Amino acid sequence: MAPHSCKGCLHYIIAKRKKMSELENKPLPMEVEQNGLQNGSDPPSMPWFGMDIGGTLSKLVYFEPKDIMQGESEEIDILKNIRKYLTKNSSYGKSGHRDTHLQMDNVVLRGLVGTIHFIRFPTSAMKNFLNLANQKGMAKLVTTVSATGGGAFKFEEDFKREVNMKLAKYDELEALLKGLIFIDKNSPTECYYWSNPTDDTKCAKVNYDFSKPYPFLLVNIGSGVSILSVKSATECKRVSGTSLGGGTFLGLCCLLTGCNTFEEAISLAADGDHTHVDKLVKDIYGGDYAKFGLPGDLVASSFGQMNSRDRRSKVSRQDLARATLVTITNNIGSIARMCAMQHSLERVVFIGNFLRVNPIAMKLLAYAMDYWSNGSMKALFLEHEGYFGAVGCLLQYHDNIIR
Ligand SMILES: Nc1ncnc2c1ncn2[C@@H]1O[C@H](COP(=O)(O)OP(=O)(O)OP(=O)(O)O)[C@@H](O)[C@H]1O
Ligand SMILES: CC(C)(CO)[C@@H](O)C(=O)NCCC(=O)O
Repeated sequence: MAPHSCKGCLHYIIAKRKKMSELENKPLPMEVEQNGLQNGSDPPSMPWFGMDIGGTLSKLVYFEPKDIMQGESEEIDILKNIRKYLTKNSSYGKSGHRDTHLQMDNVVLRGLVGTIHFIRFPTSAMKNFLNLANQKGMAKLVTTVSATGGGAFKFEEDFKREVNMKLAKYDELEALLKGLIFIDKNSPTECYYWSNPTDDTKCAKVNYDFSKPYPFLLVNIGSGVSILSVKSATECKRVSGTSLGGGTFLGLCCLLTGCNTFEEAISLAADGDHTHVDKLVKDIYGGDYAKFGLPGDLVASSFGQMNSRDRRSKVSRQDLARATLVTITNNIGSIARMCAMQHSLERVVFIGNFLRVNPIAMKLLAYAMDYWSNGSMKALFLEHEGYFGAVGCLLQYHDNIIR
């Protein structure tokens, strides 16, 4: 790209920062080196997005630079319009939402200071998203979007046909780890655990220092579940997975209760009692199964009471939603614990949008990890639970592309 002298332009600002940095003999902030802008290479043109197109939800992160919109040109007008549209609204069309509570200010990306915004919409509404991208003029500015998730493959042709955008595709698990490391570094209260998870009067979120994270087990609970053993920032292996994930919870809940949204499913579950649905150890033993350390209140058989017509006639929608949530969560906890044991890992980090507005599942996981490992394993959680893949894409700049 030819050298630019326009003062509002991104290339001008970065060149100026580099010059100043040379003069002061100081390195640029770490993130500049780490995030894909090697010396001498051009940054991607604005606006900067990262996308994770999942089986249920699409996540879009948008970097809003602090000082870039000067001068007058069609390009700058469109950039301003996009910025205004994305940052002044917190909902878009019928189903797009911006998670304002997750917004990250004063982040340095490729030498620029700015804000990262977090937006999600159902993947089933991809057509509407593409229409909107056309309407807002994005297609005029953005030639290539960094994208991950299965949808980066599935919708590649639609992006090309509908909005003439190319997708630079990245592996979803690599993007996940890149995004996680970046966010944790830039957000001091990102990582936490639940203390006293079984006692509602004492239970609390407690900040956890995750500055020395390795090694750890990463459990990504999306539509399905991927489990990764992470040894370092660059050493990560998918060691297991299960198809019984967030999509299963939502699908079964809709079938069993007639609800239609995740939020509705979670709110029903909050008012339900799973013991009306499940068969407990004490329903079978009359108490604990002491010889093998199985307490009477432990679920012996998920949904095990539902073979009885009488019991079925007495359960509520709330009970069914709660039992579904407990079943799926305990199963994931159990698989995660076995993986952690097998790979000798003590810290288990749970992420993914299944944990969104879902303290019941987080507390269950916290309790299960602690109880079944006799206190040797810890369940950790991250505030930006479902957005790491999209952030990983925002950081990558056309290296490691999957073709
Ligand atoms: N508003 C929502 N709409 C639908 N599902 C939601 C919503 N909020 C949370 N969820 C839960 O999050 C899950 C999807 O999580 P996430 O976005 O992390 O995965 P994904 O990327 O869609 O799936 P995968 O990675 O398996 O392709 C859903 O299955 C559901 O359990
Ligand atoms: C297929 C993916 C990786 C898509 O994100 C995810 O939904 C998943 O890990 N599912 C579980 C597949 C399995 O290991 O049984």
